[in-house]
Amino acid sequence: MSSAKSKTKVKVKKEVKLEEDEAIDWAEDDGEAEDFEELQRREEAVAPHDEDGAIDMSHMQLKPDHEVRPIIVTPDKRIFLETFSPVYQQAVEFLIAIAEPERRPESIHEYRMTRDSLYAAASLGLGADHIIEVLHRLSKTSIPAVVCEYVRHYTSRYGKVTLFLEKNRYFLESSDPSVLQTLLRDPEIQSGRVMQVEGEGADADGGLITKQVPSVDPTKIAGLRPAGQAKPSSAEGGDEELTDAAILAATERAELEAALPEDLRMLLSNIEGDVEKEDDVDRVSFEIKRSSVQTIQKRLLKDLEYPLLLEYDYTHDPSIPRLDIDLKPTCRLRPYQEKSLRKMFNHGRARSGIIVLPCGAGKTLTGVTAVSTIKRRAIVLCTSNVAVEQWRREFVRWCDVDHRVVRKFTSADKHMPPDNCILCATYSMLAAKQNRSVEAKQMIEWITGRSWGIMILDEVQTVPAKTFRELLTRIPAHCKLGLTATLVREDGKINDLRFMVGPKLYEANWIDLQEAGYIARVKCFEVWCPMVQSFYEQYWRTDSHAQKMKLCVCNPNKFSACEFLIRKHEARGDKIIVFSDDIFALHELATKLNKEYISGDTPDRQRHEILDRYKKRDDFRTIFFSKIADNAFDLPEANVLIQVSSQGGARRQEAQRLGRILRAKSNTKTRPGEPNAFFYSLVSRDTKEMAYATARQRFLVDQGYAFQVLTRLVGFEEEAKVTPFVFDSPAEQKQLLIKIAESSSMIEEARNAANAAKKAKRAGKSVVQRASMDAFAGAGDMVYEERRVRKKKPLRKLLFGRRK
Ligand SMILES: Nc1ncnc2c1ncn2[C@@H]1O[C@H](COP(=O)(O)OP(=O)(O)OP(=O)(O)O)[C@@H](O)[C@H]1O
Repeated sequence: MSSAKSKTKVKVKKEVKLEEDEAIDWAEDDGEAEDFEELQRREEAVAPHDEDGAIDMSHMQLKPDHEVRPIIVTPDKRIFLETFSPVYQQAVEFLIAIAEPERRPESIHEYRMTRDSLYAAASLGLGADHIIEVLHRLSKTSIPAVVCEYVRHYTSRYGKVTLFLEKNRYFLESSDPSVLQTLLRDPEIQSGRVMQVEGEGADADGGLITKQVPSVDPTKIAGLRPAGQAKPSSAEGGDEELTDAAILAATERAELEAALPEDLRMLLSNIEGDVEKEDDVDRVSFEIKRSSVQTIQKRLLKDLEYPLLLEYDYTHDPSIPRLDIDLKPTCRLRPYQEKSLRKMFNHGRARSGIIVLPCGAGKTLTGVTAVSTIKRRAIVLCTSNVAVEQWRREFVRWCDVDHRVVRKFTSADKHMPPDNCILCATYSMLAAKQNRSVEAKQMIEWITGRSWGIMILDEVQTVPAKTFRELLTRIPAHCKLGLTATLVREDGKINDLRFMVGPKLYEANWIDLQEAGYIARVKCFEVWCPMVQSFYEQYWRTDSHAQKMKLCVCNPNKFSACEFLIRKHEARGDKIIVFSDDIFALHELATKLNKEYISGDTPDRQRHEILDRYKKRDDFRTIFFSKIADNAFDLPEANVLIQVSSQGGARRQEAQRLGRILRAKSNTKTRPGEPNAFFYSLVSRDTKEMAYATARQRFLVDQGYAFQVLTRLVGFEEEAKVTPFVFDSPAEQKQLLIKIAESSSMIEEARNAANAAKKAKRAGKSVVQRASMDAFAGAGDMVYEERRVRKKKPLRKLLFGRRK
């Protein structure tokens, strides 16, 4: 990127080419609004430049001082950022506000501006002029006109109209009266409007209500310090001390920054420019009927291209009593937690939207702070009972709040909470419709019958699921905050969250937090384990996908690699987690290695007791988990993760598992810059697992993690000679193969039984069937139990049922 003429060739999936003689203006945008439709059309019409579908940008002129400017903006709205630039930090803050991060490898990050990302930017108060100006200053070249027009087009739409609840009445509001007048010309919106009676603030012209929105000191957000104020020193619970490496990097950056051109330095001190500029403006509004809210929201988003911003005027809401809750004075938010909350709170109002923080970065405290800022009745929805308990604990840990107010709604705790409360529950506890107890029904009626100040949606990527999505309308909440580390779904429904919850308000960068010491520095390995011959023969013989996968998972060479890694890391004094989705493999391996394991069937008390010992005792170094611990398990001590089996190519699972060892490591003896946590994914070589592993790693690779492939483990053979590994023994291997074959026939049996049960159910009969599993995998304590099998019940449950 440093030659006089840029030779950058950028691959694009969508084939786009810009001819030199195209009318698209490579010169600076002059602010004149060109016909956007025309630009779009021209852009779509252009052909690919070469057979690889790359855009030739060699005709783009570099600015003379391009070396100090960190980005390049391409005509297909992608932005490439140099991570080694002295202004990287400021640039990245700006780019995540206007574009979607796509790939973040070590040296160059790639972002893409989309309609949604620009809607989100505008919702944060970033105007087109400001965005174009900052892009221009940061860019090594001029900004393509098509990009400028794209920015103008979409930012002009979002944030113009706000939907807010005041005294439990819904209003559409704008600072621009002409926008509301335009909307009122639409018959659907007109019919959803509530006409004002005289004396309610309606002005003579058009019946719009005018009021001045007072500016609010943003530092009034609980726990937030005024921007620029020095960080407080470490206190109980706070952990603001940066690592030596981070301090060094910051010093180097400061020196480099001093050498920047004046315009860039001035701009960077105010990169979020007009975020707060809308203070003290007159706003006009009109009321809409509660029954029309959803229709209007949809109409505005899909047809009129005015997506609504949902805001909650929590400071002036007399409809919900104030909750007595404050962050403890000892609680210190981390900078990225503060930043994300600053995007959420503005002018004394709370915006609905999504905050994306890496696993282990402290989403819970971010949500807790949001609740303690709004100080109104709050509901937290999580994916598991473990998470429910964690949220309750964290509220009590970080806040001065009456403990009796923080309540759970779980199958074991259905006690009616006080009217003004913080309630933590699982999505499924609220969504399930069938076979509900009387108490559960009463509780759900109670929940849906009142307004909630804020609804926290933990692991928000689960919300678009068919069974959960209606919860968002059934539970009336003024403000919705979605939290996640992995804003991805394999079914493509992730975009539904934009209108179901709101725009993405903030997304932190995994590697940046790692560099600053807020999350662990993880080294990732993919260990290739050759298949044992007898297993490989069976692998090719069978047609059953399930059996093939079981053979890969239980490959004795993989089990031996796992045993070797456990030995090696236990000797180093590490704390190890082994994950296996396959319960059979989990049980087999843990039992043979004499280790404890926790799966979905481990009773709560036993689970807590095992976890407690693992956390506290030095001689308890390795624990095995099924997928139950994929998320929400807070195991700060764990620093090694070995993955034996996983769920196909699921990107999210891989990231969430990595999250188990991402908790910042306080007591490691490693030097700055060295890894202090290790992630091993064991893969059976030349099997389907290899493709799955690559697919699984995509999300983490896009976040900047690199997986090093290990085809052999150093010291493995020597170690085997001294103390042979359990599954190296041919007798053990044979035994294992027999068990797998038996388990496959059990799967067939279970499938047949499930089909029989389905038929019986259709015929209106109830089926109860039990089959002993003693013969299977030595699991004498497990039973195969099946009652009125439902359509998609996983085979794992069919096979193993509950422990007695
Ligand atoms: N500002 C802070 N100061 C001190 N500790 C913090 C802070 N924020 C978070 N933590 C701690 O970091 C750990 C991880 O936090 P948390 O469990 O909320 O992460 P998470 O983002 O929800 O992770 P996951 O997605 O993996 O569940 C917890 O032990 C939490 O108490």
